[in-house]
Amino acid sequence: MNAEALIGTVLGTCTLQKLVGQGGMGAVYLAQQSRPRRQVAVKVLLPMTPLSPHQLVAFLERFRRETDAAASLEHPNITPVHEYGEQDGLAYLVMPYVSGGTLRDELEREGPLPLSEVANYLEQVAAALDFAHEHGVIHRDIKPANILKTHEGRLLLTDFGLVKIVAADASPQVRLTGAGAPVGTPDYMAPEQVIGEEVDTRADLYSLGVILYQMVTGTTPFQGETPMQIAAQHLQIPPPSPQMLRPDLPIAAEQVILRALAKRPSDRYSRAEDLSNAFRSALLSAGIQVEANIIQGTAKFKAATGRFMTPKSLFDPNWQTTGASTQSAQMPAAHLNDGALPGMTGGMMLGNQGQSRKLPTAERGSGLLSRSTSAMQSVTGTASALTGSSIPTPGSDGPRTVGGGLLSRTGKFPLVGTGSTGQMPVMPANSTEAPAAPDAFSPFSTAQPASEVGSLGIFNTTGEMTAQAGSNSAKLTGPVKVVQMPVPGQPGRFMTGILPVVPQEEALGIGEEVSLKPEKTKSTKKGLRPWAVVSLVLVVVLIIAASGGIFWFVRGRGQTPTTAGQQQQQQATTKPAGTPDANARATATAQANIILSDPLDQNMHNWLTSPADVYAFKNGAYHITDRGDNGRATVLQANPVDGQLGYTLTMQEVQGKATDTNSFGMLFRFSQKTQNGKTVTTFYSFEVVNTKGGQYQFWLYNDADAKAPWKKLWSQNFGAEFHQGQGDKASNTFKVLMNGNKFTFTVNGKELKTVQDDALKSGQVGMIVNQNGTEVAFKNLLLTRS
Ligand SMILES: Nc1ncnc2c1ncn2[C@@H]1O[C@H](COP(=O)(O)OP(=O)(O)OP(=O)(O)O)[C@@H](O)[C@H]1O
Repeated sequence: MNAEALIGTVLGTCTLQKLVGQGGMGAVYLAQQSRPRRQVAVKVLLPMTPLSPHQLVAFLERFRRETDAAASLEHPNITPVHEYGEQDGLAYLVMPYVSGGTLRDELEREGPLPLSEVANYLEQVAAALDFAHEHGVIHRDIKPANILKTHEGRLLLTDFGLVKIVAADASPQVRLTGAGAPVGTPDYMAPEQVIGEEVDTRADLYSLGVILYQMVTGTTPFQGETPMQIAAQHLQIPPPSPQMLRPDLPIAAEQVILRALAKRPSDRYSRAEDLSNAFRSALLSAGIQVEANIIQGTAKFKAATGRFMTPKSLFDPNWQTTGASTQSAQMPAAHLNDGALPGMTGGMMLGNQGQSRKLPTAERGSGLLSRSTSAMQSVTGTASALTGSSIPTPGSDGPRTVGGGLLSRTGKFPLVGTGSTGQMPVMPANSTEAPAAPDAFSPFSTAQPASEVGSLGIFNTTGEMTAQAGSNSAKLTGPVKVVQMPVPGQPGRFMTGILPVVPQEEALGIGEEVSLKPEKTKSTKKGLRPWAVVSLVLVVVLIIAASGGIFWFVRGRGQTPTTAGQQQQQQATTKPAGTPDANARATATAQANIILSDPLDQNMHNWLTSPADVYAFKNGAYHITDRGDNGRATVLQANPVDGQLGYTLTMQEVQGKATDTNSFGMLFRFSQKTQNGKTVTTFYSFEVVNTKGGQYQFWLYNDADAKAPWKKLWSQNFGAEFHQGQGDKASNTFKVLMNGNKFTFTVNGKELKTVQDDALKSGQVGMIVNQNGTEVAFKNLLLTRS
């Protein structure tokens, strides 16, 4: 339907005057109502798909039923429905015209909001939701675009039940990818909605959790190029730590957000008020001022207001005689606010490094972060700008002068680039298939102890994967992995999920055996030691990671239950030590301090993938191959982690000559600063020279000293703990525990040495490979608190 064409149309008592906006479910018009005379907003609903006469009847029946329920909701934070009706097959609703825009507009404009404001908004929307739920109405499409804002700052939840009316005939797949704008943006969709399961109030609470996440961080938790990519992440991947994106967010508040975003509905808050109260308490206990009048705003509204309006149906036999009472009870938008809310104070920008630098256009990623809001873009631009300003990019000449960039120990500059290709980990970019679950593996029905699923791992299966139109179930019509993963905050409990197999991986050779032939040649040539370092970009993603049969899972730091409910839940799952649950719980506890886990089997963290013959995900690992003795390196695109940090990484040389320049290892405390107009790059590296009788080496790099940027801090010959050479048996897991100025090095579980150095206090982690032709497979990157 051409929405503009309806201008001038008279629907009931309203003449459509101007198109205000159009979404996936309909168009909104500014309209003049004749009885009572006033300006209103009229929403004309549009079914997702063309309807047969029979479907039209069902659609209108749904419309009456759902709108009747929604219109009966009278709450200060719910947009009233003045009237609704149907005419010439068009179903429409009449609402107050609210001129303050939507929360989406505000978030786009402001980015992250002040925390006290977040608490205030959360409380208002929570009050509306609980009220609706208590009256048996589920919203199903909670998102900032459906939260109107009055000029005085009052939030009004709108569009109750519309998704059910408009998209009932459409499968989740059609809803997300069908003709026209998608209905039910996946950004805010609960996992159970993603796969088309029947939803209850807890789906709304999840969506509220996503809004909370966005108000706090400026971005929704999951980004992707297609709706399916985002949907799949809701299903599978824990949200990135909000605290990493918003450093002033108290950990307890992060815990609240993460609980709201639990994949399994039973792990979420059961009432929105519990969520808003927990969030407010977390702020207050961290000393963050949440003004009483703000917090009490909704209660004040509640007390001060009676019936806002009397929603009447055109099908209501009393309609014609109740116009006067309806009119008197209707409240124009401007009256919907009692002025209790303060004005906006503006957004908070994240990321403080290099904000003034500009990211070269060619390096700006368009994938993972392309949907980001301002805060994210700010950080992305900032981080990549560092590279753009000081480090050469692949295929470019790059800086060639001392002080302008990174200098190898042999005087050569490395080839570097940014990891801004934006590849998505879960679904192919052009996928239109819905993530789906086989009947036997409902993603939310399983709570098995580890022993019952054997080792945690991936169960490959094949089949068909598609969503079934008009049904709540889905069938597999493509290859998927059925995965078991621990439930955050629920030690010993696991859920089953579906992870589509990524065709791109197949193209890259998934399942192929890595040829790991021991290299016998030994060269004594003193070689080049070039280095490379990439940008730092803010994307810390807490991921469920699967590799080598081990599942890592990531949670916010500190797993202390933050609410009585959580404590009870934990107590409820407590079993005597030695039981499978206890063992699983012990494992979970050990992992509780995980800050970030990346199995490096897929590009979850926007790692560099260009040039493809240098940086590539294949065979379940991230491969870096040095070409032309340039040395290659990359750093994790994440905020530096302050305080004690354990960095663990598994490395396996795939090919390379056994010379003393054949080295690879870990970078840490990498940073760049501008000093006297020059960019100074600093970092530590812990490397191995992978030769027979080779060495571990610990280096400090600081190119402020142009003549001697490299300083060796420690070296030690391999012991029996090191698996020298190449191949499956030459896989080594290194750990560096950074505690202030102390660095403790552990290889394959054997602690080697603690070395002290005061030079660098913080920075990024990464990995490096040196020597032409050396290819190293990196796996299982893990950042922990200890
Ligand atoms: N009662 C209202 N008063 C004033 N403007 C409104 C009102 N309701 C909606 N709008 C405006 O109309 C725009 C379109 O709303 P609509 O609900 O059709 O789409 P949406 O919410 O953006 O997307 P979707 O349909 O997918 O939910 C909104 O973004 C909002 O700016």
